[in-house]
Amino acid sequence: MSFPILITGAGQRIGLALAQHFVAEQHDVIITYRTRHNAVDELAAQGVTCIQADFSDDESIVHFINELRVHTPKLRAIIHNASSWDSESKNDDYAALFDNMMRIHAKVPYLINQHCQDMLEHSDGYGDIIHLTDFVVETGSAKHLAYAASKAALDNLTKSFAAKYAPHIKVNAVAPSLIIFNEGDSEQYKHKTLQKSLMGIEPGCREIINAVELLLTSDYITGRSLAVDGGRHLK
Ligand SMILES: NC(=O)C1=CN([C@@H]2O[C@H](COP(=O)(O)OP(=O)(O)OC[C@H]3O[C@@H](n4cnc5c(N)ncnc54)[C@H](OP(=O)(O)O)[C@@H]3O)[C@@H](O)[C@H]2O)C=CC1
Ligand SMILES: Nc1nc2c(c(=O)[nH]1)N=C([C@H](O)[C@@H](O)CO)CN2
Repeated sequence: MSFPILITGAGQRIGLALAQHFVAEQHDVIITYRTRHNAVDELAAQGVTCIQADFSDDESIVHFINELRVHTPKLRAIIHNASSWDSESKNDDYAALFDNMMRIHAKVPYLINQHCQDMLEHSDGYGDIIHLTDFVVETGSAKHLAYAASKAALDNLTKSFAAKYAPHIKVNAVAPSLIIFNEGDSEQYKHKTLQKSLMGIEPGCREIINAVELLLTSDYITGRSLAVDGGRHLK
């Protein structure tokens, strides 16, 4: 018997692609979504358990954890994907920005991981926790300072939880650079961004799916971050 895979923030883009992949692989899937995009209705129609969760305060995180347990006693994996790519140029309430970045990227994974260890421990093989971080964990970001700091916190939690939860639960990170552009990105921005990596492409969600599958199928990788960044570190 295989237990469900939980993916946070899977109403769109990478999280949605991950959910669709595991559904296609005949896996049980539980997602959180904030906005009920049409894609969430489609996932629900395919049997995915879709839990609405806006992680905007501590209470909502605890409420989600309690609701999760109503749906399943055990989990195969937790993929912490939910994220807000906010920046100081878009939000000059720096205190709120910092708190929001730290909450969605570090506090939500921390609390869910802390409260769900027993769900990931079972006789059906390893449990896995996968954190979606970012290339900027290595470099910082002059344009997304609070975002980068919060992703660095998540990267550090990867190491801590790997040590705390071994050997029954593996904990790893996937650190992407450009995977998919956003609607509305200008041609100028796209050109500039594509120049930042050696490969110079917008690779698409399949790269993250492949990285996640590698980590799920490994019996040995833990406490590590898998860079999926087109060689950006060498530009
Ligand atoms: N796309 C890329 O090229 C890159 C992505 N990454 C990382 O990969 C992961 C997936 O990226 P991507 O698909 O672009 O992510 P998105 O920016 O599309 O965000 C994913 C989801 O997170 C949800 N979310 C945001 N804030 C909250 C909140 N407070 N509570 C609950 N849910 C929330 C959004 O909900 P809603 O639909 O309501 O907005 C959204 O559906 C992220 O962790 C991202 O940082 C890293 C580097 C590059
Ligand atoms: N939550 C999000 N995080 C990030 C996104 C995004 O769209 N949503 N996009 C990026 C960029 O692609 C960046 O890696 C390249 O400019 C980073 N994080």
